[in-house]
Amino acid sequence: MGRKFFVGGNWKCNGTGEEVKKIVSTLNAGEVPSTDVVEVVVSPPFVFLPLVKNTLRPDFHVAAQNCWVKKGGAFTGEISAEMLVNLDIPWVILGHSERRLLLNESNEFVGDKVAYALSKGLKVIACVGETLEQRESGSTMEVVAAQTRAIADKVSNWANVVLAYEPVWAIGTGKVATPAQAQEVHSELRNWFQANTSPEVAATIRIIYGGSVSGANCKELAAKPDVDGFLVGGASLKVVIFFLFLPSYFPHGCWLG
Ligand SMILES: O=C(CO)COP(=O)(O)O
Repeated sequence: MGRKFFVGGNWKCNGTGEEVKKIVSTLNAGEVPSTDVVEVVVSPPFVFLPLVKNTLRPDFHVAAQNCWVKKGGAFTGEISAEMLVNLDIPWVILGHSERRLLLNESNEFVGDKVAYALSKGLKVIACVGETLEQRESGSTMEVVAAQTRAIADKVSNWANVVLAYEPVWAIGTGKVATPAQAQEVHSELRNWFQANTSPEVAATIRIIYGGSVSGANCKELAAKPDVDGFLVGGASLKVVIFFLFLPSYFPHGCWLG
């Protein structure tokens, strides 16, 4: 079985209640292909999770943007995996570079979070990616492998994980990775899974790309054999553009049967 194309919209820390309602109603009105060929997940800020969950079309799913590393308790400001499960939220994004870099989340901490969220039944979009400095010094693969290794140290079942390769230098900058650059890292990550987990994990894990994806560049990126979808930031708030990512599955051929 092939890897189902995955399109995630990460709304980050954006939106008012009114704006969110508008986005949801536009998403609900759009025509999309069957869930057999594409999986669509949108990730609003925590406070809008119930609203989105209760009003979004049933063929799209919802992700939280983070959750606490273990069971809830005296952790002011945090949201636990249990709470997300209680709200029936199926997905969570963990290890986004904005949290790694701005909030000092270490590789180990992210690994612990992924393991805990999975143990509670959540599905995880786990993010990895190098900074510009790391790319320029030639350590891209070393960095993303260490980030992935820290998850692999705690996780053996990857069935509910989507790995998002998001080069930091491409996030919100308009500087998208070229399709060749994305394919190179995705294919090396797949080789990493082959060497460090199992051939089955390597063949089935979805590795999606994020970083300045737009309607103009998504088709070429999606045509690469190891690009299994996108995690879209800014453009996911412009719903008309978000829909452009869905037919970008064409190049894989599966769309057309
Ligand atoms: O961080 C991202 C998705 O998680 C990408 O953001 P942009 O699409 O705005 O560059």
